[in-house]
Amino acid sequence: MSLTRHLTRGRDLARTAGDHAADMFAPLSLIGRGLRRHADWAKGRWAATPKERRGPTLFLAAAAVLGVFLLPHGPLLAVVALMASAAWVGRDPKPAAPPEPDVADIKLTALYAALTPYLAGLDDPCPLYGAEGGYKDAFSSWEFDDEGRLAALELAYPPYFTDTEPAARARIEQVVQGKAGRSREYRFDWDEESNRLRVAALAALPTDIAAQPFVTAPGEIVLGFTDGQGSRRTIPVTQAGVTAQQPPVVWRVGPRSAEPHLLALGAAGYGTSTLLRSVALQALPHGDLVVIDGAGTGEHACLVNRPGVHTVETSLHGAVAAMEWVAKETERRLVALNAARHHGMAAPEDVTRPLWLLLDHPTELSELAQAEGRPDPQELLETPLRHGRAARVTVVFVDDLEARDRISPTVRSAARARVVLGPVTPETGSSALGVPLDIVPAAQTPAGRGYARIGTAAPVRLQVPATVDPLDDEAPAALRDAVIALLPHRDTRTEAAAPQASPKAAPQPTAPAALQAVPQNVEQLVAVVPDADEEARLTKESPAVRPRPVW
Ligand SMILES: Nc1ncnc2c1ncn2[C@@H]1O[C@H](COP(=O)(O)OP(=O)(O)OP(=O)(O)O)[C@@H](O)[C@H]1O
Repeated sequence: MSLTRHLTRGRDLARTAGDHAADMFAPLSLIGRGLRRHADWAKGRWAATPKERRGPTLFLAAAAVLGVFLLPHGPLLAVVALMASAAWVGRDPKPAAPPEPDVADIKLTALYAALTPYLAGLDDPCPLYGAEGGYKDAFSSWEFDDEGRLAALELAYPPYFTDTEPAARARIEQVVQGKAGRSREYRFDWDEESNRLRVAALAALPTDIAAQPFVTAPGEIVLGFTDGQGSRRTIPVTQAGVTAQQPPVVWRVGPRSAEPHLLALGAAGYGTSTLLRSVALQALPHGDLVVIDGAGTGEHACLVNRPGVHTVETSLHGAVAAMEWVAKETERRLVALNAARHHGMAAPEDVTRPLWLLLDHPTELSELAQAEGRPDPQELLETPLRHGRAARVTVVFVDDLEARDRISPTVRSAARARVVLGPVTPETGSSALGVPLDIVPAAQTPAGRGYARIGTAAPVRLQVPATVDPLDDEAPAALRDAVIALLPHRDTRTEAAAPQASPKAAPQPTAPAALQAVPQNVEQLVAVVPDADEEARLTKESPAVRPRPVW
């Protein structure tokens, strides 16, 4: 007999013996399983019985056992009954618990199903997306965060999908955001060459950075803060009482800047005036301001009579006069600069000192002018916008998103630093920034949240520092005090405004004695200013910010 046959026979014998043993011990294992289930049941009942009822229950059980013991043949009958019941209960092996559903599996399947109507091809013989397919056919990688939310996804789409059309892209982005959660922002990176889409959920930007002196070089304005991807540097900021490093969105102004003017649009109430105030506070230590408050809400009243602030205008008449002056001042500076260059001399200080024209909701003045049959004040911006870079004149134009069609083409073409605040749609985002936005905003947008695009760079996320109106009673006192601490005062000013640069008769604001002391908080601010100039009373109740008669 060969070795193989011996082995085969041995295996058959072992199998037969195993089968016999299983048959023999089957009743025992059946009863054992039943007894185990009885024990589990008893344990469960005991655990579920309230503590105060456990004593009586134990007593009753002991009495029953004693009763059975005392019965004739009682113990035998009890054992037989227990075995029979155990055999009955243990007759079926315990059904295996259904496996826990995989959350990732469910979510990705749902997303795949939702994308299928948009990405399936009817005539495609082997479609990436189809009723028969699964998400693993199209999704190459995915990541979920600790809370089980989709954090990153890479998917392939068919070559016939019109990925160059913004509307087609927007549909896909909407579906992905809908399935992955609308409470977060998502970046969509369309790789048109390889028909792949990478989706990344973006962490929320901090909203607790208040106005404060930022560590920047002269000529740099911090528009706000972004994420690590949006900025190549970080600056120290005080945030919630501690110093943290945050990546800023920096806008460089001045003669070497390729983006010398800013156009910021925003949904109503989302912080365009706040952004303007933040820019003003950063510009004031190094330059002079002319502020036009087109909406006339008095939101920039805190700047009235500050050193370096030529005027804060709220009326059409005053605004036109101020803008005319800025246009003439730009021309004067250009002539002086040319003369200095011609003679090989350094330019005088009064033509190199930065001058800022800050316009808040100027399209409202345009409408007013149109109603009165007067020329659009925006026409007066032509010279500062076209020649401002050389003349160190910077224009900041902030307005409502709804008013974007009333903004003149000159402003649109010259203001190459762009900001959009508030909830944006693909259409409004692209119209405000000049390029389609590859980020889909979250459903809820806090005030001051938006996107910035400096020149031809890609748009970045932006959170404007909380720079509240110090005269807004509803704003938190700490935020108002932070703004007051940044407002300049005559005694803290290091550089005096150049007398030649001031408009007609150079009427510098005459600060009252009360203003010589630096107000430390809101109460002091409100208390000191009205005495100085009854017309420029800084309260919300009488918001008319009367300009000083400088023209
Ligand atoms: N970055 C921010 N952080 C915190 N709060 C902000 C921020 N920006 C704006 N706010 C708050 O939102 C409200 C509206 O701000 P703001 O007046 O600047 O908006 P707006 O766009 O100019 O509004 P409107 O178009 O109505 O004039 C204010 O109460 C302001 O304090």
